[in-house]
Amino acid sequence: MVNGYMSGFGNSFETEALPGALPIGRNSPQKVNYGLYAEQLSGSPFTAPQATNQRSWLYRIRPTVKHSGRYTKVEKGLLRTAPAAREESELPIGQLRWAPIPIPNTALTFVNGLHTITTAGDSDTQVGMAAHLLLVTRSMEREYFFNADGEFLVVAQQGRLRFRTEFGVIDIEPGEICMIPRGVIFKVELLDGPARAYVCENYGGSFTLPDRGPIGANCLANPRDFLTPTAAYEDKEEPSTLFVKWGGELYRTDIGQSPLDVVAWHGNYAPYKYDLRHFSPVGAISFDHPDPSIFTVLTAPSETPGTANVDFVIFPERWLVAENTFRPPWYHRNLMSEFMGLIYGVYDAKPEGFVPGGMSLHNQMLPHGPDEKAFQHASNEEMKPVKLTGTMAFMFETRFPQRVTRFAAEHSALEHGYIDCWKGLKKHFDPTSREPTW
Ligand SMILES: O=C(O)Cc1cc(O)ccc1O
Ligand SMILES: [Fe+2]
Repeated sequence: MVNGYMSGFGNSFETEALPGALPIGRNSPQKVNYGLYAEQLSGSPFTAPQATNQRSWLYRIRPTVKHSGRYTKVEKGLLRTAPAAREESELPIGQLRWAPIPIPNTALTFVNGLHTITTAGDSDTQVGMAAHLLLVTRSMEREYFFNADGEFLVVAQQGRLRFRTEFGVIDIEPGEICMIPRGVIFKVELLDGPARAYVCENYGGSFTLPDRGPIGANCLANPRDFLTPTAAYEDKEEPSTLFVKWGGELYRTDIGQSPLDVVAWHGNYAPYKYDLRHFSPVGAISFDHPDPSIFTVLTAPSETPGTANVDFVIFPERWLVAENTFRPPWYHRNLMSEFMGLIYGVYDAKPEGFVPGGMSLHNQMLPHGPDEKAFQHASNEEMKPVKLTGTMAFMFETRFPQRVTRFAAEHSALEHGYIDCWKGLKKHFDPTSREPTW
């Protein structure tokens, strides 16, 4: 246990905030200690195979049915759910990039601060994802939220966030991520001023660790570095609001107390955090640039082996040592669609223009690669070891095309000149000279 967290990925955990609150050897005794209610939260079908079966038992002050009255539909603001964005904008296809969207002065919580940039697939059929930009200027007070449409992978970019959840408390800072499973009730508080984060909403099966194959039992994201909170509960009787994202709509229900009233829990369906700086990258130590899948932190598989519903991939600090190699990403076209963000530092394929807090979208089969400056540099640099320091970029990569919302398509941060970053790439072909002379 580390400061209120338990270490391990996908473990069966158990934790209690009061001694003896957890029933021993059974889930549902006739009466639970301390007068608690027993409740199961299922993140997979009851009948899912053992390896993907996810559920937890929660011992709480009230059953969740008491944290719910009648639901009223409310304005969903800029929140969109697949396939909704499909019809939303007339933006032609193209390689897209957005400058960092400034955090406004208006009151934005985790709920109305979700600005959907892309949606992919169809949430009703539990396939695909959405990429949201989260801008937060206000802590949630007597406000709670859960999402029935998918899990939230939150990638902090600016400012620290505190997630108070049914399962306990998670704090993250830029460089860290937090995963809130589908259905888990939580609220988000600011720890030091306004915050910006990228959010992947995964409509499919839960994110899990990728198989390492021949890499073996270690490196990449190691299971012990994932942290799940220990039980912490609120016993607060005060008028409160619970927001629910369900079927692409937003609802509210008024309740008379905090729903974060879980005194003890056990199981393998729970939120977690992970520090991306603990990722141990494996890469080329001789020549050639490997596929970015070697940097997969988490993958949400689909029914087709190797074809992820969504992969979460990072580009962390690392040494580049490959000999006689064009070291940045190669020029490429991809079946999968690539949404990227920069948490901090410089991304080697786009030394200028792609800045922390910005976003880019290289959709299904649309060509992309290093900009002209990066190409020039990488084609002529001395092949000595170079360390990429102080950098952390990431990619949400999905098998589905990503549809751009009207908000993102019409925002002034969209860089209409983005494709000019490849304008200066010259023709070097010379059939009479085998050795490049440029
Ligand atoms: O397009 C990108 O910048 C992301 C990316 C990085 C890389 O090293 C290889 C392929 C790829 O799509
Ligand atoms: Fe790419």
